[in-house]
Amino acid sequence: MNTSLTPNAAVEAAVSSEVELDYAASCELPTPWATFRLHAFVEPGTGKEHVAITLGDVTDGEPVLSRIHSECLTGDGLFSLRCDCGPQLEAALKRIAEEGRGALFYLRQEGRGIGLVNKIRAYQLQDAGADTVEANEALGFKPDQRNYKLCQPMLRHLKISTLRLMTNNPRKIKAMEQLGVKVVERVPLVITRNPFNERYLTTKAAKLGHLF
Ligand SMILES: Nc1nc2c(ncn2[C@@H]2O[C@H](COP(=O)(O)OP(=O)(O)OP(=O)(O)O)[C@@H](O)[C@H]2O)c(=O)[nH]1
Ligand SMILES: [Zn+2]
Repeated sequence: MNTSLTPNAAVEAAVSSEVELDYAASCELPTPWATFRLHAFVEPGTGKEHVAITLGDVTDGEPVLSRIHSECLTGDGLFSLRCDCGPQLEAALKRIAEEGRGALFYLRQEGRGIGLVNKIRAYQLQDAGADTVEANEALGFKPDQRNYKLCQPMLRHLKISTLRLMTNNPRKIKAMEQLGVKVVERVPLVITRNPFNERYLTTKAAKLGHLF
């Protein structure tokens, strides 16, 4: 996690053209729903670590039920109700387990690419009235700084070329298509609203184009 990320450095990271990732190791990942396979990758330049989680044979050329998930420590690990990340992560893994086959890419792009500390700064601004987009912009960041090119070396390593993608974000589908990865189906991943995520979800639909 890069806590010293400055706005300019983050913009440069987001537009960099080639992303290199070295495959490091794989192991079993037992969960309440299935025993998955966990694959570790490292960005050689920065040492940043990313993982993919697979189940079943994903190398047979058939479309793979997939989730491209962006790191959210608060939602994925700390039970935050401010966003839909934790329930989406769980729902995606459960769905892959039900089908017996699929892949989840867990990208370490915390806070839509601005890092954990900056996301907490953005939340502080949101506590004072800003929405999720306004808060990023007030800190000098774009509303979304993620770079999905990270998926390319992972997909190549896992021999996956066609996806059924679990997402509400049409920009993820576009990004995959730009990488030459076919998305044959969008599988919605809609999570229950609560008083804490209501405004967040509404802003995502209005300003970031998410489909709910
Ligand atoms: N900067 C910032 N990042 C946030 C905020 N809330 C959640 N995130 C991050 O947003 C990322 C998840 O993105 P979302 O916009 O919720 O969803 P998505 O990945 O675009 O779309 P889906 O595939 O439908 O989940 C994670 O990296 C979270 O840490 C926020 O208010 N500000
Ligand atoms: Zn989240």
